Amino acid sequence: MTQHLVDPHAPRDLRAFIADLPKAELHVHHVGSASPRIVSELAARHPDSKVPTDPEALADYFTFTDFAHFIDVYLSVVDLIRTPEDVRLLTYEVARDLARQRVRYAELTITPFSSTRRGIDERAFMDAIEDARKAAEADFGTVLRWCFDIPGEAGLQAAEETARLATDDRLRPEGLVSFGLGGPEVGVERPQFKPYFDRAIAAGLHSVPHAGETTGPQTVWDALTHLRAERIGHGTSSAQDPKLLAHLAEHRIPLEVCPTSNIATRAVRTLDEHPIKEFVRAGVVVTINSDDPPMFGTDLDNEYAVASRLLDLDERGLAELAKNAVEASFLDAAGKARIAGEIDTYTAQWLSR
Ligand SMILES: O=C(O)c1cccc(C(=O)CC[C@H]2O[C@@H](n3cnc4c(=O)[nH]cnc43)[C@H](O)[C@@H]2O)c1
Ligand SMILES: [Zn+2]
Repeated sequence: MTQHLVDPHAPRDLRAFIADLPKAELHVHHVGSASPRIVSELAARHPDSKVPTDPEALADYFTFTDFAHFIDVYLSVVDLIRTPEDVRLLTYEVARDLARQRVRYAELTITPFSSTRRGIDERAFMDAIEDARKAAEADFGTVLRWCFDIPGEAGLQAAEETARLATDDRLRPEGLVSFGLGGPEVGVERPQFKPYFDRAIAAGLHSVPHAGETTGPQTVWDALTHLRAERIGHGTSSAQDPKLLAHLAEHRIPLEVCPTSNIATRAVRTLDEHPIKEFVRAGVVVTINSDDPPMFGTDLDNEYAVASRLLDLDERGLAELAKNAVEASFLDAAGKARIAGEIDTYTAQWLSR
């Protein structure tokens, strides 16, 4: 049974500070953010699915023995997203959940290949996410942008399809800012995807592949050298290579750290063993993210509480973490200044109480 991985050690008043702290999230997956309510509702529409409809049973279903098991469960939820209406509902409700946590800006990772290969029309898919993005900004004030990622295990056919959807001006959505690579890393060498990342970068997109989540530091090096990564998804194994840590710090290449995700997928054994402290000690820019929050029994607020404990942060330290994410984002300069200003104003008011 996946208990909500609330970190009981974080002081209660810091949790209150975190709850209303304006935040940006850079590493959070579209389908992976489907709330238990949404998943249950979609599962009820599709009785053929093995995904439970009962929230209690769903919590057990979201308990993973290893990363491969996580991907199997993840794909069973992907199978529930069958129509453009499902896509729009999911996207708008994910935005609602982000807004509830004072997430003012999020770069949501979407895997369009997984939906188009399951029969959703590509134009209808793009219209659905864009409709939801504009409605969410109007209704919740939360700004969404998209990262399109290649499910690497699906191979070069998936890479070609994802690069086409991301670079064809007749299809690419207005909110698209970056291009990624997700799924299992073992046996999915990063260099083979260079041509697709080159096309995406030439089309003005930023490179943000997962790397070093379930494989060693060489995968991170490959993401940097072959895929020209501007940020690294997870990068957990970077802590095994002091030269890599020094490179990340010197070139200010941020890591999208997802602490609870790494525990839930068994990539890291315990939170106290998570290398986030090593990253900070080496001067690497760290951003805090939830990855697939309902699946991992967490949310972004809880990830900030975990970070406050592991890094021994007070309100000012947490505000700096939040500003790291704003600065590492691909939002325009005016948007960055606005959210950074909100963080500073909120923190000053909190400390002056
Ligand atoms: O869609 C398919 O048909 C398909 C076929 C083979 C393999 C895949 C995938 O591997 C999809 C993986 C899916 O998982 C997403 N994701 C969510 N969280 C994470 C994470 O922490 N690490 C890596 N991948 C993650 C990813 O965005 C892919 O969409 C699909
Ligand atoms: Zn991820």
